[in-house]
Formats: sequence, C-alpha cells, structure tokens
Amino acid sequence: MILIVAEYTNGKLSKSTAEMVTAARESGREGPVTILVLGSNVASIANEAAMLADQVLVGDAPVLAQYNAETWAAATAQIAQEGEAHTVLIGGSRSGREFSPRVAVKLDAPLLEDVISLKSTGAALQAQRYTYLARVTETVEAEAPVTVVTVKIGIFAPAAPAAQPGEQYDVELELPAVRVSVTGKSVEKSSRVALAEADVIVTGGRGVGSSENFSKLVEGLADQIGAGVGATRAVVDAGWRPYSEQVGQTGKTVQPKAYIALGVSGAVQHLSGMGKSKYIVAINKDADAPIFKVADYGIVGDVNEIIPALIEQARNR
Ligand SMILES: Cc1cc2nc3c(=O)[nH]c(=O)nc-3n(C[C@H](O)[C@H](O)[C@H](O)COP(=O)(O)OP(=O)(O)OC[C@H]3O[C@@H](n4cnc5c(N)ncnc54)[C@H](O)[C@@H]3O)c2cc1C
Repeated sequence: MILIVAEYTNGKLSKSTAEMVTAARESGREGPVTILVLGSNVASIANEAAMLADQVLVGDAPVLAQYNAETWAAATAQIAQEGEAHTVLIGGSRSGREFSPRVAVKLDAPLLEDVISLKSTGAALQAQRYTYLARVTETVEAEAPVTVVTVKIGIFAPAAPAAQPGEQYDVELELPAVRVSVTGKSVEKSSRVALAEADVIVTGGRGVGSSENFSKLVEGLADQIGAGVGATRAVVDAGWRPYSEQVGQTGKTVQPKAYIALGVSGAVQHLSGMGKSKYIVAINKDADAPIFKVADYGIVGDVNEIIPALIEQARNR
C-alpha cells in the first residue's frame, strides 16, 4: 500500500494531504492509497480523509493531542511495517521534514526529499526535486522494499473528494514516552486565509511603492475578496512584509485558482513559486514586464489608480 500521513490544522485536513493523494495516484504505484490520521479526537478529520483515499487508518489517542516528532515517527513506522507499505508519503511541512528522516531510519528506507513529481519505473521510484535554489531540477531514483518521500507543498493539484468514502479502521499504536512537549504558543493574529490554503492570492511587488501602500492596496483588495496575501522577495527584503508571505524559489510554492500580481515584474525566481496557478492576473505599468508572458489577464497601468477603484467595486458588490 501507499501510506500518506495526514496533515491538518485547526481541525481541518490541510490541502497538502489532498496534494499527497494526487502524488500517490500519479506515481502509478500499486496498492490502496491509505491515509493515516494521527491525533486525539480526530473523527472529523478522518471523515474528511475518507473522501480522498481508498482507506483511512485512525490512530486516536490522548498522547497524540500534540504533534511530536518521536511519536509521529514511531506510529508511522509501525503502521508502514504492519501494512507492508512500499511507499510512505509525508508532507514537506516543517513537521513533516522533522519526522520523516526518523521514519526512514526506523524502516531502514531511503528518503526522497521535497519531491515535485513521482513515478514508478519498474521496481524503482523516480522523483524530481529542485536543487541549487531551484535553478536545477534533478531526477532521483530509489529502489528498495519501502521508500519514504516528503512531498513539496503547493506542487501537486489537490485531489477532489470522491463520491463514496473509503473504509476507516482504528489502529492500536505502541508509542514511546513523550520527551519534548510544547509548553507555550503565541499565534500571529490573522483572520486571513493561509497562503498554502488560499484559492485566491493577491501578491504585491516593489511596484506598490511602500509598506503603507502594500497594506492599503494589497491587503485592502485581499480583504475585500477573501484572498490570501503574498509578497515578492524585493518586498520582503525591503522589510515591508514578513518572510512567511514570500512566494517563489526561496519562499512558498502556491497553486491557487487565481493569483493577482500587483506591481510584480515576474522574475523567474518569483514565477517558479506561482507559475502553476490556474489563472494569473497581472497589473503592471510596464507593458513589457515578464509577468505578462504568463498572465491570463493583464492590465497595463498604475496600481495606485486601478486598485482603489477595484476595492471600491468589490466593496459595493
Ligand atoms: C537565488 C535567488 C532567489 C530568489 N528568490 C525569490 C523568491 O523566492 N521570490 C521572489 O519574488 N523573488 C526572488 N528572487 C528575486 C527576483 O530575482 C526579483 O528580484 C524579485 O522577484 C523582484 O521583485 P518585484 O517584482 O517585486 O520587483 P521588481 O523586479 O523591481 O518589479 C517591480 C515591478 O513593478 C512595476 N511597477 C512599478 N511601479 C508601478 C506602479 N505604480 N503600478 C504598477 N506597476 C508598477 C514595475 O514596472 C516592475 O515591473 C530571488 C533572486 C535570487 C537571485
């Protein structure tokens, strides 16, 4: 079987889990696509997962209320062994990157990291991944009874829910004692949708002019249309926005239904993080800006004139 470890936040399955289901199906590897849901009181997450996979294994225990690399790795390795998984897919999130090497060690398996494509070539599993800050795409292959893979977020299209849910089974886990626990959390207050989850993203580039203008134009439009907010590296380097909003080669890879770029030139390093968006809309005063080569819709003009008018339109809808 192909085992996928579910990622979720705030009681909802993350888009990255649906993306891993696509990676699993595109790989052409045999056996049922199985999602492992680990946590405490995760029935609703398991129900969501069941709409995506052939089967769902649920490890529900109070000790799993908090993510922990050691318990997640032990549970994943145990289930992979018991289910004779030949492929284990883990999200390329911070936690996924933390516990996946432990799973690989426990299973004595090769680890393919941050893959952007996955396919079966006979007995081997072939993947592509970016290297040298995404200037190079390399192809790697692993041939082993079981291979652990982390999947880069925002690359694969999320799988759509099926008409019928897959079967769910509870699993008994033998877990190690928890040695590291989170003792405090301060969460950035934002009512805005997270970049990786957003269907629509409004991104501002240097062309918006200033940090104040970014808030007025980019956040102003995003809030009117319920979009996530992104930024180019030029904007992050200028200190106008946090790195967590950077889209591109050295930032996040996103694939929303609509990507609205305001005052963004369209440098190749930016395009590599958003080029797979379904629709790209660009507003730039330079008709020769490279962003127009990838845009589905483009407006040549000044963001200071166009965006306030757009915000006003959206407000009066
Ligand atoms: C190794 C490496 C990694 C990198 N990683 C990333 C990355 O992850 N993400 C990223 O974004 N970049 C990255 N970069 C930087 C990238 O090369 C560009 O420098 C950057 O994307 C440019 O950002 P920008 O489009 O905001 O600014 P600029 O290139 O300066 O473009 C500003 C645009 O705004 C337009 N404009 C100006 N005023 C207005 C106005 N009033 N109305 C409308 N349009 C206007 C201009 O015509 C111009 O096209 C990386 C570079 C390197 C070398």
